[in-house]
Amino acid sequence: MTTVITHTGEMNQVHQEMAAEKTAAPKETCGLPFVTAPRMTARDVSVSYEGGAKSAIRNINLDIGEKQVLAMIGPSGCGKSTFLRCLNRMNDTVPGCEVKGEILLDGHNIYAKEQEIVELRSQVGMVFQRPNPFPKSIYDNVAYGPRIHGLVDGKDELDGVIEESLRRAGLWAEVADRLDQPATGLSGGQQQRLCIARTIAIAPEVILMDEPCSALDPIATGIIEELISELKENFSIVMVTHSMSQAKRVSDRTAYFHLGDLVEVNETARVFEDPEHKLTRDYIGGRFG
Ligand SMILES: Nc1ncnc2c1ncn2[C@@H]1O[C@H](COP(=O)(O)OP(=O)(O)OP(=O)(O)O)[C@@H](O)[C@H]1O
Repeated sequence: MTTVITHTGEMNQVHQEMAAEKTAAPKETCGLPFVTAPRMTARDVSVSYEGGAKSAIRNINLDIGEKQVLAMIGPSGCGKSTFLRCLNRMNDTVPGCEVKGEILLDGHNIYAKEQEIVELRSQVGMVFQRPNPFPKSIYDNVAYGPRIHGLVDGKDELDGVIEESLRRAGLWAEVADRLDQPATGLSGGQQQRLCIARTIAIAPEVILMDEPCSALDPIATGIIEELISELKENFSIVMVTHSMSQAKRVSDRTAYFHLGDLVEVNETARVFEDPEHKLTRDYIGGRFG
């Protein structure tokens, strides 16, 4: 009797281990995590919260290509936003958050002691999930960055930067005659484009976007997606999205995260049409998430 129970227990364990092996994240990320001439590189990046008690992402190795859109997808809580926030040191402000590993921007370590945070944020801009315009005029929202970073010399130059930024964000025609009006009077989609204009006004190299369309209706979403495709002509973009169709439409590369591991990254078409890892296949096939 005892033998049978033990044997059954052993068989169960073997089956569990086999099942775990099939679904476990690979020791190395599948696909092509590295690109030639990357703008940013992440090597062995691990992040924990609560003073190390809670691991959020483990040993992430990933390149951000120049003038490309990288989409990060995966089930809720898998660490997409945590990784995104590492790229401009937003996690520095979270008490008990520890970031390990190395992240380089144009070959410079952004976690080096001498790195100025204000300078980094001007090189790596961020657009948040919910449009967050300042309670100021449309003009002053866009003028804020160039003013504090001392990027412009005089009113004429500032006016030029503001018009150019609003044009590139596809908003100029809608707001040109009311630049002195409060930004909070704009629609949600317009506010998000204003936040994008505010970000590009400081001429960053990389733009991080954390689910930039999740608070928008389908029409505003379409406008922002078109804008992202245009912006990549000048910027590198890293975007977290819960929408696989959005990742397919706008990104060049897609990274799939699962429970803190970067399981697979590759050209977007490859990830969606012929993923290497079972976890990626299951997620894009809608089997979990
Ligand atoms: N400030 C924090 N303190 C403690 N734990 C955190 C904190 N922020 C995130 N976490 C945890 O880290 C893990 C990764 O979270 P993260 O927000 O990066 O995931 P995500 O993939 O972006 O999720 P979602 O798609 O739901 O936004 C989760 O377990 C989350 O609970």
